[in-house]
Amino acid sequence: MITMDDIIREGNPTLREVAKEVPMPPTDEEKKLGEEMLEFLKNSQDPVKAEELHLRGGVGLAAPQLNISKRLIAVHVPSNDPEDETPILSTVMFNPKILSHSVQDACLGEGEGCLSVDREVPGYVVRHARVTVSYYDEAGVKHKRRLKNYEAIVVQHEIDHLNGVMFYDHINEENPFALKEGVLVIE
Ligand SMILES: O=CN(O)CCNC(=O)c1cccc(Cl)c1Cl
Ligand code: NI
Repeated sequence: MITMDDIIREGNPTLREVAKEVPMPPTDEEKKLGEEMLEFLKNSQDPVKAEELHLRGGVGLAAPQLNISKRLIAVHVPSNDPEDETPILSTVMFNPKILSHSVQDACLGEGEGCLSVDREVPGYVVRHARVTVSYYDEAGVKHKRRLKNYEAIVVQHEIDHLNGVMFYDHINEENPFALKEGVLVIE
């Protein structure tokens, strides 16, 4: 089972590498890794398990954060409605790729955090408001999906990890809360 001890932190060069494509279909080992990444996210969002396992909460995870430089991410974005058990997006993506994106940009009003970054980095992380992504599932089946709002932001954060990009690379150094005209702020 994945715990915080398995997650590498800033300074580890793997976080700045461009990860390698996963040949399709994924091997049993790669499929197991994807499942363990998704399980980690669910555990991290479960108050009892997170406490027990000392997990920081996460809605996404990328294989490079486990020092595995492969293009594999997991996302588990719960519904905004606490009554609704069905997550907005819960999946493992092999070789995810942004095929197209909106002209409009967006950012989370509360900024972003990262399990590989043991510090707060305040500021707006400006990303695409909407993206169309392709990816392969653990059976090697190709999917194409349009994403918007929070889930679009999370998937971009994860794909960034596959390209050696950290969320704070997007923050305006001069004025971390500067916003251009038309940028959607997601609360
Ligand atoms: O790469 C994944 N992590 O570092 C897991 C921890 N961060 C988050 O869950 C997180 C938090 C806020 C905004 C975004 Cl977009 C994300 Cl992704
Ligand atoms: Ni991260």
